[in-house]
Amino acid sequence: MSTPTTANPDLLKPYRDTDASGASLRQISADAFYVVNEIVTKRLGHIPIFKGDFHLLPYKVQRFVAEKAELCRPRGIYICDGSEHEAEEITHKLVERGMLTPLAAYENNYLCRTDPKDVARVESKTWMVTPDKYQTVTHTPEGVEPMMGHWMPPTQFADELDARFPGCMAGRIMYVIPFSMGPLGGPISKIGVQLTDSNYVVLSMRVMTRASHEVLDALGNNDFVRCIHSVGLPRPVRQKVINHWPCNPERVIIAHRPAQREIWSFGSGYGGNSLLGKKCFALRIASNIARDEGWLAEHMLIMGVTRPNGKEHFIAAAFPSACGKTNLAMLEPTLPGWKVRCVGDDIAWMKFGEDGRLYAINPEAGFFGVAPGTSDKTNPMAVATFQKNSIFTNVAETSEGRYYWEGLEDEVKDKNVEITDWLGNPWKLGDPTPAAHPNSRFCAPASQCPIIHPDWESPNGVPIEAIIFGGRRPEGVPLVFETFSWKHGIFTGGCLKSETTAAAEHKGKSVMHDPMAMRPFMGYNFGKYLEHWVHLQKGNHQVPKIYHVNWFRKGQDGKFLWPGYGENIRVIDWIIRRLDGEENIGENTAIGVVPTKGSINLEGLGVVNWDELMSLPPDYWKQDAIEVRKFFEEQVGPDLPPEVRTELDEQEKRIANL
Ligand SMILES: Nc1nc2c(ncn2[C@@H]2O[C@H](COP(=O)(O)OP(=O)(O)OP(=O)(O)O)[C@@H](O)[C@H]2O)c(=O)[nH]1
Ligand SMILES: O=C([O-])CC(=O)C(=O)O
Ligand SMILES: [Mn+2]
Repeated sequence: MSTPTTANPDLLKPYRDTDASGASLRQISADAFYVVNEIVTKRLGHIPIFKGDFHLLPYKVQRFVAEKAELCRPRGIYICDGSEHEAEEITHKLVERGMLTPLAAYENNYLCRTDPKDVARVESKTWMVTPDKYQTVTHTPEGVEPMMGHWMPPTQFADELDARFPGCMAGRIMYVIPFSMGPLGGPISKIGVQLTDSNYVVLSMRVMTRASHEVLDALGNNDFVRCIHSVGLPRPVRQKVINHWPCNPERVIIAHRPAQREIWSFGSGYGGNSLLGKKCFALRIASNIARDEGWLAEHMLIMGVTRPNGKEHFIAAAFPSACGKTNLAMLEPTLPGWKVRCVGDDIAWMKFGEDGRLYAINPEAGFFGVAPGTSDKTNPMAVATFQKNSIFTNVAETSEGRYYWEGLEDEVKDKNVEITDWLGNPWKLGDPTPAAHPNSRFCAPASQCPIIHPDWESPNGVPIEAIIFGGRRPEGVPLVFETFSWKHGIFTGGCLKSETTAAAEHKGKSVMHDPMAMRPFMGYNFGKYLEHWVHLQKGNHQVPKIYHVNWFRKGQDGKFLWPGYGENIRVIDWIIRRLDGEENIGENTAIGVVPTKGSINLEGLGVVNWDELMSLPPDYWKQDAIEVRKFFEEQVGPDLPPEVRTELDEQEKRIANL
């Protein structure tokens, strides 16, 4: 693709923080309004405003929009107000064009098929841009690629943007989406403005964030996180657009400038790449803010669990992508008398309160969940949530206007129903290819979840008593264990590994390190990140207890040893009894406190092979210890905080004695 030329060469520097005169583009005082007005008018030139009153935007937003419009050259600007009417208008247009298909069996549900080349996050093209490399990555030995964080120098970043953004919205509309992550005005909440030329993104951001006009009133003249997104296919389009889904897979770049609180995303319309409030802002940028301000931005669900005695406990849990967060967050307990309520299913922002407890908010307003495997049997609460006002991406569709994906086989009443797969081809039950893409997703408003917690929008959050780490570990790792201390818990989170899934572009199934379930979302040097966690244990802080779970251990027959889903309440029960100080239900092992035989309630479960599920095979763990040592030495090296190194040394000694 050639770079479109514009009259003013100064504009080919989209990343700059000062204008040609050297004046800062970020600091605008109210009395400088007339300057802004002049700049803005000049910059916008003849680009019309299709919707909204540009001059009612806060000055900094005006300047941001005008700047980026001048750079991207859209055919018009559309300022979103978040209203129902607006959503209807956009939806209607997309249905007319064929980009969205109404799923007639439900109320206001739509199917969207992407270009099959744009179906997941692209980790290899996601970057952090910092002046110093080691702000982003750890010091690894010569020849060892850092695994956490992906660094791009500012000079290269400038060239990459120059080669993509000028004129990239030609012939398209630039939507301006003001949004709040977290309840608007809340003490931990943060505001962003996303510019995008994708209307799918507009509709999805409405669901996933609090996108409304009030955000701008709350923002005033304060700073905000700047999000710039383009599908990267200016008109006229020279290549074929597949499924009405413009994208530019060869040229994808998702780049973050943490110091400037800025995100640039080009070439992909897919969830984690394009809904910039989610992974880019709420994890990569927010973890930087959190570090500066002394809190945590983590890839965690938040759940409230009420025991039969009426007492409620809040738990946060970090599992890598497609490893069970949404399912655990909405768990339907199989044990009588238990109640689970969902606060969040993917991201937690957590801050210690004055009372010393760790309070968590869910910065999002919707669920962007994995569709395959979601059914009335596995996750009835998610199913109830997406019966209306939801967008389904890359799922299959029945001739009755219903969604379909792997895992719904038993719920299809008419076995001869006609199905169209995610690629748009006819498909029959029993066909060898998957009907839905393995990373197909539902996007649904959290407020529709029947078990959404009444405090899910509490601006101050809910107090967390336990943090759980987990991943897909087919071998060796017991169903659950408790770590010995905050520091041992951090070390255990740092050792997290999981089998790769379809949530990103990795091919095949290999067990990869995914420390704290944050490998793809790490916003700064992983050693410093661990240090930040370690240092949170201070003063009156009541640090949560830390656990590790594994729903995915397999037996010799290759089948899961644990039934999972609603039965996971049995593990939560054990965890909560431990929180309550029950000692005789746990026994110390090399890696932590494992349930004593029979201490997990298995009543009514049928056959469960306890020994196979809970054992610590010495050979496995000795091998693992060597591998973990290598990981910390190579991947964290001199950045490893001494406290975590001590845990590594001690665990290694314990394992040697197995
Ligand atoms: N065997 C088994 N599978 C599970 C369990 N919980 C979830 N899964 C499956 O794992 C896949 C992903 O589950 P999710 O709950 O959507 O995972 P997630 O961590 O929220 O994923 P992201 O949205 O990518 O962050 C789905 O296909 C689920 O059916 C469980 O307890 N046991
Ligand atoms: O970011 C996405 O595309 C979806 C998601 O939640 C994840 O992968 O963890
Ligand atoms: Mn996720």
